[in-house]
Amino acid sequence: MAQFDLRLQDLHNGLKDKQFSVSELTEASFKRISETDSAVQAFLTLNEEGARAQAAELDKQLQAGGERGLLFGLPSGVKDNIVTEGLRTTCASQFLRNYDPIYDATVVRKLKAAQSVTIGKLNMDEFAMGGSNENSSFFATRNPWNTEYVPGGSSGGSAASVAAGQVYFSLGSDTGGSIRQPASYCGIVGLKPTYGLVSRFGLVAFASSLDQIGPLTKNVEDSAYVLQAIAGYDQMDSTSANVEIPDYTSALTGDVKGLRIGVPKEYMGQGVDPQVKEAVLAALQVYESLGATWEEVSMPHTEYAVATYYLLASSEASSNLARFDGVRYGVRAENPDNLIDLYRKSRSEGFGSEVKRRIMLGTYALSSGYYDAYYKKAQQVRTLIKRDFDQAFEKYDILIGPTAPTTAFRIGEQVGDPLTMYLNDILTIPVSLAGVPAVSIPCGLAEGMPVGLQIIGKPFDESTVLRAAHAFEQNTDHHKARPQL
Ligand SMILES: NC(=O)C[C@H](N)C(=O)O
Repeated sequence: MAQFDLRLQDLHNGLKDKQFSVSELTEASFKRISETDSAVQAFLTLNEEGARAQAAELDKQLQAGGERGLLFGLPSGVKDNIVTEGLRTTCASQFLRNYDPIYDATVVRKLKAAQSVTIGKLNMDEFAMGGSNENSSFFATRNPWNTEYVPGGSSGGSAASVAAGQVYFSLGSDTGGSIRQPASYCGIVGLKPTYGLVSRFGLVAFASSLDQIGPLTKNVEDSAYVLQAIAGYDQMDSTSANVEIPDYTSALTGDVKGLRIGVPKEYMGQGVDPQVKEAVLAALQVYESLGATWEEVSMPHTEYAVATYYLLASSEASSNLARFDGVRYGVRAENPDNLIDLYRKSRSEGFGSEVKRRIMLGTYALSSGYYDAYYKKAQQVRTLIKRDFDQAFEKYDILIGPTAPTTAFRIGEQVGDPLTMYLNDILTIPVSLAGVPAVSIPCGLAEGMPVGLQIIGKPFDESTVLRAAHAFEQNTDHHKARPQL
């Protein structure tokens, strides 16, 4: 997909100079999807009619020579837990297989305002619960680098579609790693913004104290542009932060001289694949050669993060998913004996096994006899984990480590073993619990599969995270590697 390999500015110039039209870009996206999606299976729903109408409208504006939005004409995909007016939104669940929302999420409104063309809705693990896309109740998305491998999750469709050149960029959501881990597995850039920077209004809630929407792109500059378009205060989201939004692209100076980098030793320890570690150490050398300094730091509560996350996220999920009762949304079970039976049957039929597992775990953790021992304790440990970050950021500007302990694994390899699957997020979950921003960028290949470098920043300091990521990209070629499809 040659055009989608262009830089955003070049695409904009190409449109302005009439080298191609928005409709042509849109058709190129659908063509690429028709060529590759039988192998990749990233899309759940295509917005063919809507996208073509949107493109025609934008072409008219182009002819008229009016102002162009930040993402003018760029084909994008949206994770299927972000609601789109009139466009099916299933969360990859049987429960919502016939759900057509009556409004757009704030981020979707913002994409439209920035004049991106919505190509379709992307596959994911059901209700964002999972790290491989195998928990989608429809089909498993495949990794474009090797279709025998998982793309990661839960935003696996979002990552795979960008890596496969089907769309120019996509949106995903990240609760415990769901943007960063699939970005790492698919060799692209995935940014989880600070909790509260991007509105969650219209994101189907999984764990409300953790969920954040962010961009998946092929390079850091695009990530900055998309973040610019979607960040900002929204009165429709009570957790939205009312902070000034900086100009993210102007932060991309290429200069990291004097930048102080902490490398959590717990992120480079047991269980981290030696080839992944090697790629991260090589990246640190690049930073050193650019005038940054790095040293080891200890984040002593890292080992409790996965347990803490599965108590808190599951507790919040058990509460959030109570709304799926067979009455208000989606599918309703047939021939119930009474109201309770309607709830029971609808939920039994509508949810997949991972979702049920988490609802049961969360409901247990919240039950009165166990609340103090589990939920409350987990909240206290969350504070300790957050404190690890606060302390590290007194001394360092950013933290760097791997995004995931390994590269992508084979489809089927871990489905039967939820605990192993949960451990894939061991390096992304602490960041989510602390609510700070982090990006995953490509930093090499191990046996032909991409390795992700995680760069973690201070709250609302996306600019430094992006600056550091961009500087690495400017001095290496890893982001230019493309899968053969
Ligand atoms: N949703 C996420 O951010 C990913 C994580 N693997 C989970 O299943 O909870």
